[in-house]
Amino acid sequence: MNPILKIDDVHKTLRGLKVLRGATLEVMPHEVVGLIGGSGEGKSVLLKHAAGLMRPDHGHVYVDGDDLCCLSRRHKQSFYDRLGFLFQNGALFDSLSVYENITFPLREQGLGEQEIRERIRTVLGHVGLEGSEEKLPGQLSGGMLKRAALARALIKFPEIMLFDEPTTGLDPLIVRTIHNLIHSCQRELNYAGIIVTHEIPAIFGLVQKVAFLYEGRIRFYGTPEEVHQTNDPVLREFIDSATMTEDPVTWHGCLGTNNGGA
Ligand SMILES: Nc1ncnc2c1ncn2[C@@H]1O[C@H](COP(=O)(O)OP(=O)(O)OP(=O)(O)O)[C@@H](O)[C@H]1O
Repeated sequence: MNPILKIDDVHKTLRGLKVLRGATLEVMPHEVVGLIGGSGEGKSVLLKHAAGLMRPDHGHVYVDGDDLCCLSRRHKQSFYDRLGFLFQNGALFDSLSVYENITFPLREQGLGEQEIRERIRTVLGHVGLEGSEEKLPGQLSGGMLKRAALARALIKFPEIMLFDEPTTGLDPLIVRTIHNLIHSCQRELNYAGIIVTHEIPAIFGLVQKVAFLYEGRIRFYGTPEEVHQTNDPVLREFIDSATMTEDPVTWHGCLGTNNGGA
């Protein structure tokens, strides 16, 4: 099987800082990759390349084998129709209701009102926000805002989902709820994707693969089990410091919940 998304030897310098230095990562259809790494290592920058929001200085991003930077306008639009992006801050429009925010991407696609209504009912059901359609973002709690942003990212029934720290700033209970939602939506919609996160080890229960970004490259790529068993001292130290407060039961609980997701 060929990757749905391939980041190939991507280099990117921003304001003189070499952020990406040959990053390579493949995402297979229906597989979700957890992208981990230290703060400032370039995880969000890598995700923006995957979304076509940043162009590599060198290297390529391929979607179904097509180089993203060489797509015609029409093909780029059809790539965006297949893509859902959950931004770190949710990026909802303050003056638009939940309904208007979520349906925004569909209106750009020109779907009819009946289909829009059916889709919003499905997606609001997935994220548990039924009945909040008329509220403004300012009337929602942090967890509800994330759910609304997730609903907006899912409304096009994307084949590829990119999540940039979907649970940052939320309390542990809501983090678990959002993780469960991401997991159940993935099982339902079967998308492939990348989740940038600091939630270790919780992320290992959500993803099929883990990629560790270090010094501008993917230093490790493997299953959550392989992370657990790694002998790489740098990854080991990173994981150990991130899980210092977690007991081994939690670790094994996380590995146990990862059942393929696809
Ligand atoms: N648009 C930009 N212009 C200039 N520098 C940028 C830009 N975006 C990111 N950077 C820089 O690139 C580096 C990597 O940033 P990035 O946000 O990708 O890190 P990260 O791994 O996602 O970090 P964190 O986990 O803390 O969110 C940082 O030094 C950041 O300041």
